[in-house]
Amino acid sequence: MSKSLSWDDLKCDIQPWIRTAIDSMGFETMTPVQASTIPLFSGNKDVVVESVTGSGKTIAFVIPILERLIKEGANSANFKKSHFHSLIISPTRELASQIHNVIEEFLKYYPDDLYPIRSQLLVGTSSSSVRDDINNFTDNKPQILVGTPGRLLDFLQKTNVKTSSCGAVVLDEADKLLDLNFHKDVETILKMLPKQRRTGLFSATIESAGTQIFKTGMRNPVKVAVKSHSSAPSSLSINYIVVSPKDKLQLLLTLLNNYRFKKCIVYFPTCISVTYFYAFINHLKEQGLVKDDLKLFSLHGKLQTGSRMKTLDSFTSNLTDSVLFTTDVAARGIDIPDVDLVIQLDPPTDSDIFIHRCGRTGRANKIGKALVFLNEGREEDYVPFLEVKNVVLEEEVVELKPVDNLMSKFHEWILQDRARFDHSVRSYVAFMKYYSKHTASSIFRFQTMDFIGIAKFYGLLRLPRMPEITRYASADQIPDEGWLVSPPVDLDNFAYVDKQKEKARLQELKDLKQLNDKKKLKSQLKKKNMAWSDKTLSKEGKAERRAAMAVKRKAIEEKLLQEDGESEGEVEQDWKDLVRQSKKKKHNPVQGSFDDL
Ligand SMILES: Nc1ncnc2c1ncn2[C@@H]1O[C@H](COP(=O)(O)OP(=O)(O)OP(=O)(O)O)[C@@H](O)[C@H]1O
Repeated sequence: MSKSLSWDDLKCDIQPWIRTAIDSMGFETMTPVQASTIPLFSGNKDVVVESVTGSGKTIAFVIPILERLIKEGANSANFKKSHFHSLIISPTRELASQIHNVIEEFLKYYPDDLYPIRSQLLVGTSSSSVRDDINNFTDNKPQILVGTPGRLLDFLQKTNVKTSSCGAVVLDEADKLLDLNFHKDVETILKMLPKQRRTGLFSATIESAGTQIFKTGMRNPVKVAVKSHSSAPSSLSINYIVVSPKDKLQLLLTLLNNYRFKKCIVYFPTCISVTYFYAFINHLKEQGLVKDDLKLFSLHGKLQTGSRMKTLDSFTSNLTDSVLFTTDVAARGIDIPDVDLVIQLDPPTDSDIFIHRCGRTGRANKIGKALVFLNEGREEDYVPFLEVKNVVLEEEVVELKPVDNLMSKFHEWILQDRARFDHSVRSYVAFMKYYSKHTASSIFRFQTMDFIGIAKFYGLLRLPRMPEITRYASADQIPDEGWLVSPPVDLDNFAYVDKQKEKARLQELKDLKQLNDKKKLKSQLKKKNMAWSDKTLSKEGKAERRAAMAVKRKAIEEKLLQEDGESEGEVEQDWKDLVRQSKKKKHNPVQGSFDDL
């Protein structure tokens, strides 16, 4: 018989005001993860909790935090000055803010006549400094701190903050917090806390944290794994659509215009691609080519915190159909109850993120649908790959309802402002970098990517001059001088709308023209990426390089002979190894020559 999920049957007592809060929020029954975790974490146990997305993990740690705080007397006037009781760490500002809001929601039901319980949000923003945080902390005396690792660390290292009374710490999205990006800060924070504290780790994909979880200082933790046969909730259906890369934009527009949804999240691979496509699709909307009542939002990690929070709030509260264009900054934890469609233009570089992205819909037993586009060719292998991870995808066939002359509309729009041309190239190059980072590299093979099809999806006018393209795309695919439009664009007369930028560009152009020295011209062209290729210069360059290599080789050979007195054959072997190694290094796809994401 299945365990009762009535709150009355919870295996521990909870404060009456917390029960009132639960009832007022309309949570009629517990979710399985709450039923299992609340008694353990409110008691004396450390917990490692894994349960599918949208299954109510937040409340499964918020209630125990509040219970412990009261039990340990942190809600009393005697609680020591400059101390706090609980710490909740989250990987993103949005998620930290969301958790803080949940705590605040509970605290609305806390009796007024008792010593107040307060929580403080600690995330990096341009509008408030760590000093401001310290002032708030000193003035308001919060017992609960919620924040992101970097800001929390800065805060906790200040002498005005005492960590020795901390009784509980939660790592939400723990596998993320223990990965390479965060683990140093997180471990430093954990080391600052008393050993006697309770620790809770929560995630839908905690297994990925592996042995890292032992570095969190837990004592005999209890593992709570609430999993069905699938790694995704049963209310969520996940489908894939096989598409040729050049048709991806048409497919996205077909879905946005014809699919029924209330709120949709579209995941793009990089920040720059969010900015770029958000601008273009808004332009199409102005032209009447995207549903009129559809409201578009954009959110990524390079925007200021204030604007990120505002966007998320507006998207959440918007009453008409809406779409959020975003990156993985909004992949984990974000809880927007009305999201009923998630679209991934490309699978994420890590399959755990796939589960988190899909999990923005189909939450708390609501029906949701997640769609992922797979480039035709070898990406279909992602389906059986995910099956091994208990994620089952069904194919969906969507008939394109093409926007007429979309490509020429795209190009016309880009040609209105050179800044858009820059964005198109940067988005494309950033995508290359992204693609080369796929952990499932046998499926997402950089070498076999459809470089031209993807360039068309990004609306490129001309292929950027990248060694990776010449190396991996077959020569007959690459159009003359890399141009994807005919006739080619006169780049010298392609202006920025921004007056300052244009002035600077014209000046640069003038300076460039004045450079008569061949060598200077050559390096300048390389840097500016002005020409697809300058065959004469490159031939000469090659000959020069070959001569220089011959001299170098001779010098190395002579040196090795002198030093070791070895036979010529062995020296030649050494030399060949050196060359092989350097070739190997050169052939690593996508090296650091790209703009950062
Ligand atoms: N007992 C409950 N009954 C009904 N709804 C609930 C209950 N507990 C939580 N919820 C709702 O379920 C939704 C998802 O909860 P929450 O964000 O905590 O999920 P999660 O497990 O942390 O998901 P993720 O892994 O994506 O972070 C929220 O909107 C929350 O209000």
